[in-house]
Amino acid sequence: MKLKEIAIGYIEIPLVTPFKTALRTVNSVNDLIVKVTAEDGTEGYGEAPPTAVITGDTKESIEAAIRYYIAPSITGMGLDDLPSIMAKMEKCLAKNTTAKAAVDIALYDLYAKLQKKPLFRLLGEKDPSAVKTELETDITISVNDTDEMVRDSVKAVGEGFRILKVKVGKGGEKDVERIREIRKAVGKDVVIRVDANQGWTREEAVSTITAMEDAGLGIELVEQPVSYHDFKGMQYVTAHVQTPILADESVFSYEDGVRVMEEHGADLVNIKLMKTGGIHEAVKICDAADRFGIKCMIGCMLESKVSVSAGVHLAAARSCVTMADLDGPSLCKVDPYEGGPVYQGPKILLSEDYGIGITKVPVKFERI
Ligand SMILES: C[C@H](N)C(=O)N[C@@H](CCC(=O)O)C(=O)O
Ligand SMILES: [Mg+2]
Repeated sequence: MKLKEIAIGYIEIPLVTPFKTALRTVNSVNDLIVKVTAEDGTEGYGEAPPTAVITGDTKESIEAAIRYYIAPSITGMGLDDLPSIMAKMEKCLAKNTTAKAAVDIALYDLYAKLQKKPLFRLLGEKDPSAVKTELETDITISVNDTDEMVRDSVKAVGEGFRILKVKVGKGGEKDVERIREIRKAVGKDVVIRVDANQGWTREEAVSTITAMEDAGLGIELVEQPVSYHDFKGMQYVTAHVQTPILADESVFSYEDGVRVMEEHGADLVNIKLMKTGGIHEAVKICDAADRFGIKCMIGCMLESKVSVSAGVHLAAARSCVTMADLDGPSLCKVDPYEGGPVYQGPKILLSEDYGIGITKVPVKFERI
């Protein structure tokens, strides 16, 4: 069965509240959607969020990468040999991981549908006993004034969330105050993970995290304390604090992941499909994590349910994945799609539907 055609379209979904990190503020999801179609008419879907401050990928660059490089390279290839398609896609242009991820996800969705299997069963075939059918996601608390963050945290806990991913990285001392007040308001049973999105220097990171430790704030982990290219800084922070450090922006590829694991650039790794260029590379990082005995998070950018569903399937399939930051759909005001994993507050339930499970995507597609 051959890949007959690739089509693209756009979706815009407003957010419940503005999403604010140390790197950016966004009010809506504005993503490109990819549809791939097999010769027999079976379709697969993928999604590309332009997260320029992290991946370097813009709406324009994603569309150009798919239209002028990826689609002409892989259309017409045999769908029974996914690794060959992925190798061709990898070779047709460097970087552009978001465009590659959207096409990779659509192809895995299509492939699993042709195999008549849910994607998580397919990805979990190496160790079916480790496969999960339910996950728990955290929810992001945007970085704002302390009072607003406390209100947002209390609201999230009231909605049933038990794990908060609190955005910081906007002034070390202020960050300690933010976490202190949130902890006071939500009590000791709520898990608090902190994401600095590269907002601290290495010295500031160590003093801020140490202050949180000394104050007994019970932080589960700190994500990406320093700049993505400051590998020595990541090693320094990891070695000088008790709290586990999670590498996010420092790990895009398999090679990045192995370097962090081998050279102790962090204790944990956040795998995101938009950084790896899709599932095929993410699986390799999971294999490395199994070898090194490192636990991973599957995270997402600010994305909606098409690509986040692919992250859900991967998280469910692999035992090294013990943390899910797959809250994109929870941050959106509406869910415009049909099908896919079911979100019930923090719970994500997988079904036996084929592929990633998304059945309806309300987008006007242009065949390219
Ligand atoms: C949405 C998710 N919880 C998240 O915080 N993801 C990123 C930031 C992504 C973005 O800016 O779109 C992260 O840093 O973990
Ligand atoms: Mg992060």
